[in-house]
Amino acid sequence: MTEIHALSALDLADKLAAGELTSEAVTTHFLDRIDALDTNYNAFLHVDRDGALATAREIDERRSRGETLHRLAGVPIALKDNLVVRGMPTTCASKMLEGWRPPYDATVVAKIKEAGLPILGKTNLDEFAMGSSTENSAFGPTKNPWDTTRIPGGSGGGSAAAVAAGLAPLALGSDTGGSIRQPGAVTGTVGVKPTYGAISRYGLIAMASSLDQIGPVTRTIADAAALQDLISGHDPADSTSLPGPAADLTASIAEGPDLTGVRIGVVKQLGGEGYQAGVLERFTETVEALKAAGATISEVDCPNFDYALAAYYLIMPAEVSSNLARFDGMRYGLRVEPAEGPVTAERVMAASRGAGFGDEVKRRIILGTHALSAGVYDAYYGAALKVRTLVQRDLVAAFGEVDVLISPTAPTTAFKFGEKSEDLMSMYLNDVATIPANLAGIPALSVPCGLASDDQMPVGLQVLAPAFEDARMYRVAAAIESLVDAPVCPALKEN
Ligand SMILES: NC(=O)C[C@H](N)C(=O)O
Repeated sequence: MTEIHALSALDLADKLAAGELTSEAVTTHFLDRIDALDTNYNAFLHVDRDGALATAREIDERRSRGETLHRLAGVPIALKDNLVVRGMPTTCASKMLEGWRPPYDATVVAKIKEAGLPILGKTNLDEFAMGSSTENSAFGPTKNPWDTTRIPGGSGGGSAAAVAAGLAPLALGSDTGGSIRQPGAVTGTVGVKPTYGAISRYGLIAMASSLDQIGPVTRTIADAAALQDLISGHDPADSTSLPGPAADLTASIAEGPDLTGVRIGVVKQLGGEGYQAGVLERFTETVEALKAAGATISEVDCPNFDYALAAYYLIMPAEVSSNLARFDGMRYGLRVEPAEGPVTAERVMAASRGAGFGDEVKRRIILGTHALSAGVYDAYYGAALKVRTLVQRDLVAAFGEVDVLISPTAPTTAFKFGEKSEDLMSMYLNDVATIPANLAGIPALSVPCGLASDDQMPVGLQVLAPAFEDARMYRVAAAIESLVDAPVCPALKEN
């Protein structure tokens, strides 16, 4: 039999349903694997052996009593450490929240508990989800299981590395500017940012609320669809949650991967200069395969995408500066009193924030505070909002011509540690292809499309669809998955 950790989540689910495996055995397998291998990767910040095994045993017992369970019941999952789980440490990879145990569950967590998925633990990220390499974690970087001298992407590098290395069959991430898709691309996993509002953000520690979205990290498109089906749906606790029932994504991909007559647009602005040759080669080859499979391919112009990154680096920090104001050393999290002088609220706040936040978080708070200040507000934040509208209009026009858009997910494969940490612009540019979807609120995902010819590291292909058309995006991605030889991470073969 294929090793448990190399099976997809749905294969595991089928074996649990058929009585070939117990959740206790599966969960123990993953926990033991984390114990044995995660010293190499640092994908997990917290492992909840007792909690995960308690859920697993409960599910096994309920199954043995003949109860009807959720399809994914008993299949373990890992959660990015910016999702709150009642009583479980939640740090956002920041010293600011070290030791904090939330008093409530995020809506997605409540759904996961209700469905009976054992929660293995919390995964590493760039501090407060700010970064593209997981190098900004206060608890050390996560390493890419394909090559531990390289980054696993970010901010959700921990979830992506855990799934790539078979330390968890499923994980959740959050995507503000690419934090699910870019780690997916560079670790050879599937990463999905659903339509804004499709998944409740209640209990996701906010980075930039108009951009943040929770989504699945998996090794197959079908697993991602099943997980998105589980966590989506209206939630009155999130004012931006979409009304009405969510589409059944699992059913929509079951129709089969047929590309005949599907109009696919290649975004002109996302490719070419600044993109690694080995990435472009793999992307172009996949486009040819799509054409051969019956899709109509055309180039689509999205001229305002050229300004998306600049707009993001005003809108996102502006929202960050507001959202992170709650970490004031008074209410929860780290409290540092000034070494000398009076202990006033302002001085405690300054000392706590100075000690608790890392450089990148401070940089963004300062940038955002400036962008929102009187005198420059219109020139910076106001202008960025206008660009956001123009990006949305580009997409409306594009989706008038084609059904989906595609691009490389990231301009490069996983880079080496330290390679971009001194050159912020090149770090930020790694999100150049993923940011437009967040600005527009549309769904986008990354599906593996092979290894780059120049460094043999995984390449991701991004599929973008109109808002609310997550099902269409999944159908096309399932077709791409069936055309491409999925790269298997060597770490997955390790026992
Ligand atoms: N949360 C994200 O999507 C992170 C993105 N790479 C950023 O640094 O803003």
